[in-house]
Amino acid sequence: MEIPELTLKISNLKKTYPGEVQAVRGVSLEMESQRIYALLGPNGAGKTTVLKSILGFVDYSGSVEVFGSDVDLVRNRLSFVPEEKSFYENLNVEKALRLASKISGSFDGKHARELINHYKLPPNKKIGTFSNGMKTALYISLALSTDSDLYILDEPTWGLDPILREDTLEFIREKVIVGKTVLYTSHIIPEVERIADEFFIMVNGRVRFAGTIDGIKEKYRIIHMPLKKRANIESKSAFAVAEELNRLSIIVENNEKIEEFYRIDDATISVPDLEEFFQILVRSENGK
Ligand SMILES: Nc1ncnc2c1ncn2[C@@H]1O[C@H](COP(=O)(O)OP(=O)(O)OP(=O)(O)O)[C@@H](O)[C@H]1O
Repeated sequence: MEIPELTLKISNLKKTYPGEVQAVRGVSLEMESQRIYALLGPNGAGKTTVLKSILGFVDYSGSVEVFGSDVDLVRNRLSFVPEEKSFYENLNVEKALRLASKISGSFDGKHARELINHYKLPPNKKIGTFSNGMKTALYISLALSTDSDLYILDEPTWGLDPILREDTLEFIREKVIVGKTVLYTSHIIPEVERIADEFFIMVNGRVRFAGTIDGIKEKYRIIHMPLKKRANIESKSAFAVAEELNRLSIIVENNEKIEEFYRIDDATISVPDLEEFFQILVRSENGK
């Protein structure tokens, strides 16, 4: 079996936009080859800014190494789907295909046509008139038809219907089977849960969790209790605490300290799934 390569190493990445908007506040993460990584987070968490930093599209502080180098030296090993899918507005599919083959030597026009047919994109209609889902389909067709080692996909299923979304996940999966690495963002947790090997959950410009679903299930427990019991947890260590309607939801580490929570009346303890873990983590940060 091939030894995984370190695809990406980000250390203490920070990005402040004009107007003192601190979009990314010290992100460090690593990615190995042959895996799908999902970058999750609520709106405005800083996900797109991290992807743009990796691609060298914005300036930042901290360091980003792609395949051990500056991104400019390995750009031919990367493909991406941007968040803003409006680059080809004035072209039709035929012209976009011609442009893509001029931009990248590793672009496979035949494969792109197969994907475009699969998505049933009209060849001669102006791309500016496409629906959101059609634009996504075009971008994903172009990105996945370029032979790269790292695919950076910002919401690659945005606007797609459930059937095409499923097909797209399959196309992405195929990349990893042949040894590539994928970093992608999505707001659809069940989708992410099925396809991604590892997750980064970003909230307010920071990565609050990095790991696998099995890691979440092993390392954490979720405790629900009535709101009025809040005083019972003030002195106890919790990873995240969120008020949800009339109850308190808490994420705690699954270690000997959890016994303190067993002693609270009306508290229930369960193994988290990704959706619940994500919800509590994000609500907890929003409540700070
Ligand atoms: N060009 C810009 N100028 C100023 N602020 C910006 C710019 N781009 C992003 N921001 C701000 O930076 C923060 C992070 O934005 P970013 O787009 O990275 O978040 P995101 O997690 O991708 O959000 P979403 O899920 O909504 O796409 C937000 O507060 C956003 O308003």
